Amino acid sequence: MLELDDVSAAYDTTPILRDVDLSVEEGEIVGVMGKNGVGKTTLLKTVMGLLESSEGTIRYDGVDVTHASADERARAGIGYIPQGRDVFPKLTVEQNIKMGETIRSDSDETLYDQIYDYFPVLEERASQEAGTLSGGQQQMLAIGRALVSNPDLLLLDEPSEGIQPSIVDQISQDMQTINADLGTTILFVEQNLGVIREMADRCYAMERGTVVDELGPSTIADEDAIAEYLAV
Ligand SMILES: Nc1ncnc2c1ncn2[C@@H]1O[C@H](COP(=O)(O)OP(=O)(O)OP(=O)(O)O)[C@@H](O)[C@H]1O
Repeated sequence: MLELDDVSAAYDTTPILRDVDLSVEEGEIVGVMGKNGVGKTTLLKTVMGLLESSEGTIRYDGVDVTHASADERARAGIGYIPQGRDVFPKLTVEQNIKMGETIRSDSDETLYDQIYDYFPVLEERASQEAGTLSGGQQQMLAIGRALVSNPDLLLLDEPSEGIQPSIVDQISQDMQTINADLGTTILFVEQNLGVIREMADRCYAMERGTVVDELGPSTIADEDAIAEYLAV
């Protein structure tokens, strides 16, 4: 479904990603782990088209999207949940979700029911300003806003950041349920060992802007093996 072949990217003249090779099959939940500053967010921005790659090829659903805009990628079915959630604090919960609706024409009202089934707190607080929600609730809102555009591939940037552990567990389980129910493929980046072990079918490790290892289910289960890529 998604294939990166030798992808590099830079902020102005500062190279960040170097020769990244990575693939995600339809229906998978794939994690990318790595310490602070290795380039995880930059990777997701490059897949989303918010940062143009300087070299390499990005294919989505068999189509070369390397030079497609972020809008085009969103309309093709890629959803993005940025680090820090980026909800609109002065808009209500419902208005925030509606913002996601405009992206794709096959978004429909039944998706609201599904989102409210997954995250009942969003229905309870539908008319409340998003800025008044807790961090965990804002993360749920950001997920809901992305889901309402009916994405086929969801890019999720550090869902656990700044959220209390019990809610982190719940969100990890919710993402697995969404993956199973809706068939949404998920590529997420994380530093939280527990989230990686809970959510990922398979995982890539990044160091200094590039992918250095790929870990299957048995290695993900080995805490020491993945801690190596996360220890500060
Ligand atoms: N807009 C920017 N302009 C210039 N450099 C940037 C910009 N954003 C990030 N960087 C740099 O790019 C490198 C990779 O940052 P990135 O945010 O992708 O890492 P990360 O692995 O997601 O880290 P974190 O876990 O802290 O979010 C860092 O050295 C960072 O300082």
